[in-house]
Amino acid sequence: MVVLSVPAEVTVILLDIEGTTTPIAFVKDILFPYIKENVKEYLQTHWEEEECQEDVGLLRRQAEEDSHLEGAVPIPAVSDNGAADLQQVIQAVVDNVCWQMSLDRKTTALKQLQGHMWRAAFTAGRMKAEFFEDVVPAVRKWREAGMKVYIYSSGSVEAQKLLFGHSTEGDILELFDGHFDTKIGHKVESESYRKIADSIGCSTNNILFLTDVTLEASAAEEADVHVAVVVRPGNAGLTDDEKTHYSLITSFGELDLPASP
Ligand SMILES: CSCCC(=O)C(=O)COP(=O)(O)O
Ligand SMILES: [Mg+2]
Repeated sequence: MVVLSVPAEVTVILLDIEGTTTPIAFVKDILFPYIKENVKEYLQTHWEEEECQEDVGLLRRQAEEDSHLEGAVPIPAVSDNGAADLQQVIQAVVDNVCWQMSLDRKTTALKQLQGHMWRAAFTAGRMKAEFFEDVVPAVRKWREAGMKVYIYSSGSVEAQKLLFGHSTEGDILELFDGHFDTKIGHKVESESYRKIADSIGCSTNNILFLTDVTLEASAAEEADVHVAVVVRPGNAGLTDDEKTHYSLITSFGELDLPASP
């Protein structure tokens, strides 16, 4: 087995979800289709609720920001015209969500609505999150060795908690010291990693970030975070340059932690 020695200064392991702890197939074949199949009914059922109106408000503001993009779908406000008009607005929200998802956009607005929609499926036990088999044993081992373990995903913190709270391995939320999402910044921006370090109360070089996406790895590296790129079945391929530049692991079990002082 190839082993990657974790630098002695690392005290925090920061984990991506999709393609790192969890197969991309689970996200693309289970989580995302659930949204596409249920978004219209969800909006019709929950429209009057404050949470739903907040989600639609965020999506509408995002749609305004996106108006210059090809294929962008605007979301009009509901006028006084009554039910027919409401159905048109709901359809616009559905089309906007489907358009964003067709581009796999990671906007906070989309991710917030998705998290709220998954709540019913996870809490009713209709959906259980999947992790690669090395994930849970490795995280337990890291914690026993004194590491702090955090999650940083584009999925909303609420969605992350649903995922780790309702998995094929049971409720494993207690294994994590905290969660970050795009509210702290996007994963391809270095500033996000500086803010995460500030929020944890450590230096960026105390963090080791594990991700499948080299744009994220590059942003973290620019902020002086240690990174390893996780190669999992179903992940996007890497170029030869990326394979040379980054430390690669295929299992969390390949990380060799520094001996405790
Ligand atoms: C609870 S995470 C759901 C997956 C998701 O929506 C997503 O965008 C995953 O992005 P990641 O940053 O974890 O690769
Ligand atoms: Mg990922």
